[in-house]
Amino acid sequence: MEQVIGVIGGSGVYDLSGLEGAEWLTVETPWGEPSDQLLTGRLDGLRLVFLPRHGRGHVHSPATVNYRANIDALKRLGVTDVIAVSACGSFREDMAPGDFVFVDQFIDRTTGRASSFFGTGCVAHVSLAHPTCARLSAACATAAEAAGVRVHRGGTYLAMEGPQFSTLAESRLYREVWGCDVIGMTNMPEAKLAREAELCYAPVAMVTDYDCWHPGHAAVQVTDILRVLGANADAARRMLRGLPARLGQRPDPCPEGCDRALETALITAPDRRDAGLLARLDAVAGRVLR
Ligand SMILES: CSC[C@H]1O[C@H](OP(=O)(O)O)[C@H](O)[C@@H]1O
Ligand SMILES: Nc1ncnc2[nH]cnc12
Repeated sequence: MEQVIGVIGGSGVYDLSGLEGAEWLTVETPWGEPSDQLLTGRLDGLRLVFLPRHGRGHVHSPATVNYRANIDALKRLGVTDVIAVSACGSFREDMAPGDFVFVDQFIDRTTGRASSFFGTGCVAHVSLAHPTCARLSAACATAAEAAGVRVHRGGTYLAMEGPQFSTLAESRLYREVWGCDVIGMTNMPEAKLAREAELCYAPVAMVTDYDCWHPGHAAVQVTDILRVLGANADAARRMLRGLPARLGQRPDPCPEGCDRALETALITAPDRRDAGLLARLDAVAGRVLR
């Protein structure tokens, strides 16, 4: 299968210049509208599909991003590997603004977001023990280092509901009791849905602030984040430009098992499956349902 890289751009990353044959495409999905059109093109021969998570102009809030439509649209365009670029707050002194954290674990504190493609009429339980793709993440981390970024391989991302930032008590709980490393508002349910769609998923958490726990820094505000975001976005673009050389041939199947996640997950008896839901699942799960 041809390797196709999907890049989800977070806050501050709304476009990707330098793609050969660049074209913005409108993609319809059975889950509603994705955040925006998707930009397709090639980077040194590698096929790439870019989607700004909040839409161009940042119109969707973390709770109203249509994560299911976004993942479905990427899958529909043939994406095999998703790189999720996000701004985040840091709970660690040594994970400083400008650093990239290659997150490998999550604690999900989001509420009320549609977090599964499955449900009544077709039930599936995928494993999330290792919610990211170590192979894809390592390639991104190496490309980021080569781009001059300070990199942390591994880290736990607390996904909060937002849109308000955390209270001091929450920030201390996540940092001191739960041992989280970074915080953001969007990687869940995105990571869960990517796993259900059998996509490799590598989060790139770009630190913009110390949230509100750090005695030496004022509590985070959007204006502070925006000040750091520009440089982080430039570094993310440099990382992506170096990626084709570092990815090599995609092993088929992925040694991490991401592209076979549904093979052990379906539980609804074939004769009890709902035809309407099966039709909606065609792009993300057709491989195992057809
Ligand atoms: C702009 S401050 C808060 C906002 O930034 C992060 O977005 P993303 O993860 O898409 O880069 C954070 O999760 C919040 O949505
Ligand atoms: N401190 C923070 N909390 C939640 N989301 C963020 N995105 C960037 N910084 C953040």
